[in-house]
Amino acid sequence: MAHYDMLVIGSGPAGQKAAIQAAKLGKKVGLIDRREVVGGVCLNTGTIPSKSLREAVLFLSGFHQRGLYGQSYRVKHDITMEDLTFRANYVIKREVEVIQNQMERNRVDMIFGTARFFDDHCLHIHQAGGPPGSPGPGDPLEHTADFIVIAVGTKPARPSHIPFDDQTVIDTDGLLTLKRLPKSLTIIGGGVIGTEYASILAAMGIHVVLIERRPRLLEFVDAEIIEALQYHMRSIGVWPRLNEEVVAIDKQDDEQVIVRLRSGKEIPASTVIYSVGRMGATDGLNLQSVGITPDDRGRIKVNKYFQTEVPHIYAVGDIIGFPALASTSMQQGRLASCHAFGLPSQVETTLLPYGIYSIPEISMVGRNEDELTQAGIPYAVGIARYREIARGQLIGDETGMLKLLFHPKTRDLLGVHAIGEGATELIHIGQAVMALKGTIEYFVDTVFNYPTLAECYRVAALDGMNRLPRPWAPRV
Ligand SMILES: Cc1cc2nc3c(=O)[nH]c(=O)nc-3n(C[C@H](O)[C@H](O)[C@H](O)COP(=O)(O)OP(=O)(O)OC[C@H]3O[C@@H](n4cnc5c(N)ncnc54)[C@H](O)[C@@H]3O)c2cc1C
Ligand SMILES: NC(=O)c1ccc[n+]([C@@H]2O[C@H](COP(=O)([O-])OP(=O)(O)OC[C@H]3O[C@@H](n4cnc5c(N)ncnc54)[C@H](O)[C@@H]3O)[C@@H](O)[C@H]2O)c1
Repeated sequence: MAHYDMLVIGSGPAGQKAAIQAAKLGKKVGLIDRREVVGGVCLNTGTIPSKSLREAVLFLSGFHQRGLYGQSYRVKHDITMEDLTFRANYVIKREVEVIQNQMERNRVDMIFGTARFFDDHCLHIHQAGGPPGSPGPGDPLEHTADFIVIAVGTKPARPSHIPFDDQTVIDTDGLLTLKRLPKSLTIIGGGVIGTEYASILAAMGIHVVLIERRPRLLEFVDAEIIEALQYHMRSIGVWPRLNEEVVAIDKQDDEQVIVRLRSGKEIPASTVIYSVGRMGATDGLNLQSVGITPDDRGRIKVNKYFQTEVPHIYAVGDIIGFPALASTSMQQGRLASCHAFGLPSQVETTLLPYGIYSIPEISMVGRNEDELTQAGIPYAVGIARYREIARGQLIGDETGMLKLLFHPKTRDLLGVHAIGEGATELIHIGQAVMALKGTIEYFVDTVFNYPTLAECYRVAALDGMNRLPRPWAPRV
């Protein structure tokens, strides 16, 4: 048994950053994870594997070069699952080394096992299957701490009426463990994960049907960007089925599953991915013993300092719900530790960038047209298309677009929305200008490297200014 200043449950992005921040303040920290490898969903089954898969598909399928060299251009024909997972495994291995090294350097104790509250300062850690020499089941480690951080993340929702068999009907974690690539695919749930995987697999030439019960994909994204995304996804072989409700999933044999929709459609595929959201991994934590009650999706409520109902117990990352991103989880972990140990800190929460790694990728910061209209804020629009930018031609992306929304009178930048290669990087320029309360005149007056995609900002700002109606048009 040991006593710590802080014990952190979960070594995903939220837990890692909470642990490191506390250690940097000279505190004794233990970081617990039930997997025998650090990194959480982010590194092992979610962000990094899905983004590695995307990079592998784009490279091996020669996707971005097809505009120049013809639609049949491929770097490799007959791409296999091993080709795709090779890259993911390589990146994961390197990232695990980086994280483990960071923990060692900062003297964070890594403790492998499943944590469970004994009381509000004490955790039992069950190490069944843990490292050699560890106690067996029923013989847990017992550690205490002044502060405890819950960063246990989420797992895919697996309702009992869905006939999962981890071969033909799988959840989103199951994709990377498939032995063979699906011949055809039905994805149920057009959220972020469903949309990303649909476009990535279609870019490989797999026929994909994407079923979403809402009238459009990703309702929080700017309508014009989503229209463009849906158009491009269709063109690479994704068939969106929107406004549809699944009534049954019938396994025919090991080769075919039929998804039946309320509208009468019957959709056959070799594989079905069920992708309708995630549940907080709070079961088994014995939270009721300390007076914390998760909601019906297993999520924990916190205040603005990430404190739960028990002030010395914090919760961070996906377990507290929206926005449930690796990027925001890291910040929350760091901020929780700062608060616990009295280090002043603050974060700009209204300007979160969002990056969705569909093909093409999309990204945004600030408000979209619908939100500005609902808020009664007047706005003007400026657009730059990649095909008018030399860098767009060089990289063979003629469909990309950057859209600026700005106040016609003050010229304040209100939102940036992008679709196309590099969109998730490009967005940070707009984010910085917004955070520093800049106007779009900054883009007009600034020299950008040539040829770069950043030039889109200048072109879009000029486009917006030129189209301003009087009395807002620039004076000559
Ligand atoms: C397919 C997919 C793609 C994604 N892509 C992106 C993206 O591109 N960009 C982005 O920003 N975000 C992305 N996300 C979201 C991102 O992965 C999560 O926001 C992030 O992983 C959350 O971090 P976390 O630290 O809260 O939890 P997690 O990463 O979920 O880690 C939680 C850890 O807690 C451990 N744990 C759970 N219970 C216990 C217990 N009782 N005892 C001990 N350990 C426990 C688990 O083993 C796990 O290691 C993606 C998610 C998925 C699923
Ligand atoms: N690039 C990124 O930042 C990224 C990538 C992947 C995942 N994530 C994170 O992971 C989280 C989980 O993503 P997700 O896609 O699993 O969940 P989600 O909640 O974003 O999407 C679920 C989707 O399924 C739909 N749906 C629900 N029930 C349905 C049904 N019966 N039939 C058809 N459609 C149905 C919903 O309308 C919704 O659009 C997200 O909140 C996101 O923050 C982020």
